[in-house]
Amino acid sequence: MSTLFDPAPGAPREIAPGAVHLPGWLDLARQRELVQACRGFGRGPVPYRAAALPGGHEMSVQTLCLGWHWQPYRYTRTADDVNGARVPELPGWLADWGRQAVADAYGDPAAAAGYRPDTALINFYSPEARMGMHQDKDEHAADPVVSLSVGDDCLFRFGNTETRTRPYTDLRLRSGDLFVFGGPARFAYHGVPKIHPGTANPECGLAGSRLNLTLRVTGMS
Ligand SMILES: O=C(O)CCC(=O)C(=O)O
Ligand SMILES: [Fe+2]
Repeated sequence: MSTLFDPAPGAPREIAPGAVHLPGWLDLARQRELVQACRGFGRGPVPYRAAALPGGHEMSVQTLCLGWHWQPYRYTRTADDVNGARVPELPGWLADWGRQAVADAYGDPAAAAGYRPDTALINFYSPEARMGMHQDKDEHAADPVVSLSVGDDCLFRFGNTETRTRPYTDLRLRSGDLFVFGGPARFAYHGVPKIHPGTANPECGLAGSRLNLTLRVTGMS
């Protein structure tokens, strides 16, 4: 049963063709489950780290990868910019969540059945952390990206495939929200200009930060 503190999921909203926001897709129990799992992944073999950009600046988010290790701007099996260890496999339950997410976002269970994510990027945002406008384009496949958020709300900016500037849509991603972008939106620029500190329901299992996990298909073997 949903309560004031665990509201029923909101109606899906199409932000752009192929980009769908499903508010409250994860209930509080699942949010806690995800937080716990992500804490566990951080115990190794590869820890969370701020990835270094080619210019030398470090990203403000702390990132850990499953399945394939991402560093700006490529995927490898081993975390060569961290400790050289091989990253763990993507757990089957996360791939299952991904298939369900695609089914719910597009209302097309048959298409979703073929969704086989093979990597997850997990980002922890402190209150000051941000992510500049970028495309997720290091994958060699055009399957949708599935994004799950837990913890503090953020301002999420979803733009277009041509430029990192307008036109874009600003929306608030809250704890438990799902955002899926595929089809014509798959290579749209997007970013996180702001975290809203202290907005999380403590029952989500995360206080003082925001967790975002994206599932992707790398198209690599
Ligand atoms: O934190 C988010 O909501 C977006 C994360 C993202 O764009 C990425 O990891 O590539
Ligand atoms: Fe991204």
